[in-house]
Amino acid sequence: MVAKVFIDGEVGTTGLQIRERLAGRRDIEVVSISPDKRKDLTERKRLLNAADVAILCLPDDAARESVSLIENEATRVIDASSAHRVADGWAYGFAEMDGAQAGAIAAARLVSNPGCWPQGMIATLRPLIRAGLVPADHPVTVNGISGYSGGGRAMIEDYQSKGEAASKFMPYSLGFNHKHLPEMAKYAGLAEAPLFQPAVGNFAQGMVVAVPLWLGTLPRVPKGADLHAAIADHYAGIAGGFVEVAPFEAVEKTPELDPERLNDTNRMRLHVFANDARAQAVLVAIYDNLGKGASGAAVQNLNLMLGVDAATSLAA
Ligand SMILES: NC(=O)C1=CN([C@@H]2O[C@H](COP(=O)(O)OP(=O)(O)OC[C@H]3O[C@@H](n4cnc5c(N)ncnc54)[C@H](OP(=O)(O)O)[C@@H]3O)[C@@H](O)[C@H]2O)C=CC1
Ligand SMILES: CC(=O)N[C@@H](CCC(=O)OP(=O)(O)O)C(=O)O
Repeated sequence: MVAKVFIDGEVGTTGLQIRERLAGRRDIEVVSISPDKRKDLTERKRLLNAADVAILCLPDDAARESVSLIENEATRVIDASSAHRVADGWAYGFAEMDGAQAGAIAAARLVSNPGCWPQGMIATLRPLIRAGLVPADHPVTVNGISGYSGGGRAMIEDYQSKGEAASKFMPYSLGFNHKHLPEMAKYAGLAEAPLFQPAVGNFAQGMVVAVPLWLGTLPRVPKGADLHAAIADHYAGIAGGFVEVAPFEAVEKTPELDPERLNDTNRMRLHVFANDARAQAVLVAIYDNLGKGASGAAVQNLNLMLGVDAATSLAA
């Protein structure tokens, strides 16, 4: 069977990349909206209801509107926006977060694609909380840097118009109320939202997310190797996943942590750095905000929902 896929918001940053990733797929027909009608409610409603899977690559309000337009109960939805990330009735589209999550996504009608920042934080911290190494009420800090495509078309145009004059490193969300906080707390398994302080850099795509930990404030004061073992064990148990764990090396020498390293892939690479004598560690995730952080994850989830085998989904 050829699945009909409609990407609402197909000319935006995320939508375009999904289209590119689906090009050449013979099991999928991407149904396009005519450019002059891409914000026309009647036409969007028609295409949403005619789709086997609708992928929403829209601002939050427009994504909510799309969902309200769907009357066909056979239409399944992947929402790339942050409108439904912690909503009841939606499966969270981070397939590697638990052994059962890929199955939950495969069976779901409504899937919320994860936020780009939350995925790296959840990927590193959740296994430690589940293993009891970090308590759920631990005060957590998250920081990192993202390419400017994370801000969508408007931020891309802004950075590209400034060129070399654009800020190389611009901290933001300094009111500490980023829209990702509820999602981070819920899926990492934290009782309270973390202190999240991101930055954007003058490069198009790719990101590094870091979670520093004072090991002396944790129960039983774990060693860096204990943190690494818990994270590595978790991902070793996830078949067909796209999250990999770098070997643990408690060394002074810093490896190359280039945010652009995994661009144009759906991979995420996790590192644990530690100095046991100082009882300090940092968990790091590297991935493409438009890959595993958005479009790659959306295609991975689409493959799961369509029951496409792991070999094909590896091309996500
Ligand atoms: N960029 C990223 O790294 C990530 C993005 N996301 C999320 O994915 C969603 C899309 O983001 P992104 O692709 O970056 O954003 P863009 O701004 O690049 O694209 C959004 C697209 O939606 C269109 N649009 C806006 N309103 C409507 C409407 N009412 N009906 C139809 N189309 C509409 C826009 O058109 P126009 O420009 O003409 O208004 C634009 O083409 C957002 O919710 C974002 O938060 C999630 C993870 C990462
Ligand atoms: C660099 C930048 O501005 N990034 C965006 C997040 C990217 C994104 O679109 O977030 P979602 O995954 O939740 O949709 C931000 O911090 O708001």
